[in-house]
Amino acid sequence: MPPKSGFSRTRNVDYDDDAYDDDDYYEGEEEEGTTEDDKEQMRVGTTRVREALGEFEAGISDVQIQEALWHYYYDVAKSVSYLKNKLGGAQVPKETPKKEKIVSKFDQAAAVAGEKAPTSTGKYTHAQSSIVESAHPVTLSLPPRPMPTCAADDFFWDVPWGNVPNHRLSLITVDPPRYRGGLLGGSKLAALAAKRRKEREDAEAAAKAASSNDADAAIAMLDKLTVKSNGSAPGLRGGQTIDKPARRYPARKRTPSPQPEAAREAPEDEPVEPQPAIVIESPAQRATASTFASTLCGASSSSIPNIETLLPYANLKADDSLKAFEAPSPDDVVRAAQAKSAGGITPKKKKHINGDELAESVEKLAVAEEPRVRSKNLNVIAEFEKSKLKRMANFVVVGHVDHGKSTLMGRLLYDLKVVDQRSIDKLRKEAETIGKSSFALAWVMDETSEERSRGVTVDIATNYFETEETRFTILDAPGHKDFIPNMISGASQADFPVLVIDASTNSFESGLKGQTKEHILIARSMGMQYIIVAVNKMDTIAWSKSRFDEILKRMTAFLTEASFSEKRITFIPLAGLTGENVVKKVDHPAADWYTGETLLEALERIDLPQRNMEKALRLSVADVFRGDLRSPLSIAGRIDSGTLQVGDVILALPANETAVIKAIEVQDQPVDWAVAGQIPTLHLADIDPVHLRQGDIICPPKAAVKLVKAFSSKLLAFEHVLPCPVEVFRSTLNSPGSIRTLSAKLNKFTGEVVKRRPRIVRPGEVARVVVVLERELPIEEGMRVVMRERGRTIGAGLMENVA
Ligand SMILES: Nc1nc2c(ncn2[C@@H]2O[C@H](COP(=O)(O)OP(=O)(O)OP(=O)(O)O)[C@@H](O)[C@H]2O)c(=O)[nH]1
Repeated sequence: MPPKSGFSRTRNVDYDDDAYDDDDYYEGEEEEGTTEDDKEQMRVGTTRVREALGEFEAGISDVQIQEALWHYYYDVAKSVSYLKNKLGGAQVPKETPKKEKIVSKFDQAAAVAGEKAPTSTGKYTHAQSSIVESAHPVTLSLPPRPMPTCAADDFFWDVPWGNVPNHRLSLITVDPPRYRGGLLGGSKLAALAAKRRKEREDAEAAAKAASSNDADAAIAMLDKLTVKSNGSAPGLRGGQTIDKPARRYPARKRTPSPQPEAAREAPEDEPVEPQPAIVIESPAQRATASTFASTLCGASSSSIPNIETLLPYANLKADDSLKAFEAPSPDDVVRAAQAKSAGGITPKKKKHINGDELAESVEKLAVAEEPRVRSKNLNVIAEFEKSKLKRMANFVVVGHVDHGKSTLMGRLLYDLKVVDQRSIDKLRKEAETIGKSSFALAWVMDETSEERSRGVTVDIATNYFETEETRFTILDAPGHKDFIPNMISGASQADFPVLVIDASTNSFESGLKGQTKEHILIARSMGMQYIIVAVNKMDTIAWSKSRFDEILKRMTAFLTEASFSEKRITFIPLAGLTGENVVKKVDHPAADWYTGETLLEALERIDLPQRNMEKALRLSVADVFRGDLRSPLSIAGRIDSGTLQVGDVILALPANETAVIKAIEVQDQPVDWAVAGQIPTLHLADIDPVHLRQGDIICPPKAAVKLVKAFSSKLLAFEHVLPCPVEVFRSTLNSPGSIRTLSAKLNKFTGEVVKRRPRIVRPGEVARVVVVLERELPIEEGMRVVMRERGRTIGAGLMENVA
């Protein structure tokens, strides 16, 4: 990593410095191939495999053995079996004489037994049982066996089961499946079920006997068939008609379902129903709620009898009386005893802390609030004048992708000794490793691993240098069209652009169709008036004057159309890669025709816009950082107007949240104040990071920028403009919106109305338009906006007033 000349604000990006070290490591390993250890293991393994292969060994080569060992990680056994199976069989097809299969003694015996009832199919059927009950004899299907050569009966004479008389032989039979009617869970459950069934039958019989008439019996029947309603609901009484149709299913309720028989008996103090009601019971299979469930579901105490006897803790009436942990726990008792025996030192008894005490102790724990940052109430403008600071210039490097922007800036910093030789050598080595040696200088600016591996700039990279008179801030913008919003962010902080154009054949032309023009328009729409055009890669066209002139002519035409004054445009032929005409004058015979200034000279000579220090503070946030503990939240951006100092309270828009400036840094140096034109980093306090975004405006709470949803603007058209939907950018802050009305066409130089209500505005023309936004944006008179339609910049606007 080259030593930084300043801070680099590539947001929240992790630098992947170790990536190359890793590459080196693997590279080294690859070159060496197998290690000494590997070689030794291979040698020993080969010998062992050969020994183990025995007769197969002859047809197998060392290479095959070693391949097997390598594959099986030197496992000799696996390698041997693999070689035998795969190679041994194929390579050593030794014809072994077919041996007579030796018939086992069991087979011989079985054959003898089967002799008594052989089947034609060779099946041996045990059919001679005299005690067969079942009609399911087991039939063993066996392959045909050779007939025994000896008498098995004789052979097995001494085996206890060998001389079983025939009438005692039996068959293995399989019982047909028979439903036993048992209960899952064993005989105990079955017995319990039987007992219950009997009780129920007895009860029914008793009820029947007790019932005096048929109606009661019918009601009893009905009881079992109907669904019980909630007890609290108006009861359905005998003789009453049911107005509403009964629910098909019981409604789900938080109240408990019917209580167990014992529990269902009404307590004494409850009024007894005058008449036996038609109690609609739940179906028999419905489980009664457990006491625990009843307690949870909030049943009235009356419906839960004897809860105190059922629950061990149920007799504890109120929370106040719960002193379950007041007595020492068994562990405490043991610990106390141990402590006593260890010298009578008892552990401190835990103090019971109630809520108030806890709150009090938490309050005591609270970290003392950081002392508020005090403002020194400096007269910043007077301080600035006293300081005799060098003039400050911020420039954005723009141009089509790969035209050489980063390389040119790398060269500038290198030639100015901002980056040392060692760092460049390191970058060159790293670039060579991934085959991008020509990008070494570009890597001075492109620091992220993504940018380096892809060879394109993604985000704005900031660096700075100073000459005798000026302190410069470089804002290197990405050239790729996908990163235009980042380019706009860079442009919003710049005083002027350095446009880089690749002079080589076809590149200039393709750049014109690409981002060269768009970048120019964006820079112009930001209010930039001066421009330096670096005609780059002149080495590739042998410093051709005619090519340079051609580019100069075409670009001048375009730039003046974009309303850059001709005398504020500077063209410089140069080569960023070789450094010719960057800091040092070109020393090439083919470039004799050029006697103008170098890039550095042009930078030093350029006129800078006037700084509005007297006006209210306006700072465009370009970056938001999360820093360390000391400064957890910081922002950076250019001060467009006004001043600021440590201790100032600022307002962030559009969030409309205030913050306090804890500390300020300008070009990495801590300072007490900053003025218009500088790009300070502000360390903030008293604001949540969610309220700050890139593109926000920072202003004093007392002179805040208004949030507007519609405004009238002077629009410089880059394309044909009609009333149409547009994306409105104020720096990187943007909102969808639309150009509602084309109010008038204006004279480009005097601003007089040329035509009212034009139907269309042509490229290069200026018109007054009314813009309506979908989201409010902080914009005020004099601020510049960029209007883009479907990815193309169609115009630049200067805000006139709120519509
Ligand atoms: N021959 C020659 N090649 C150059 C010169 N300047 C840049 N290049 C090459 O052009 C390629 C692109 O250079 P970069 O500096 O990455 O281009 P860029 O414009 O910064 O690219 P983005 O930031 O991605 O838009 C690299 O291979 C450079 O080596 C030059 O003066 N001469």
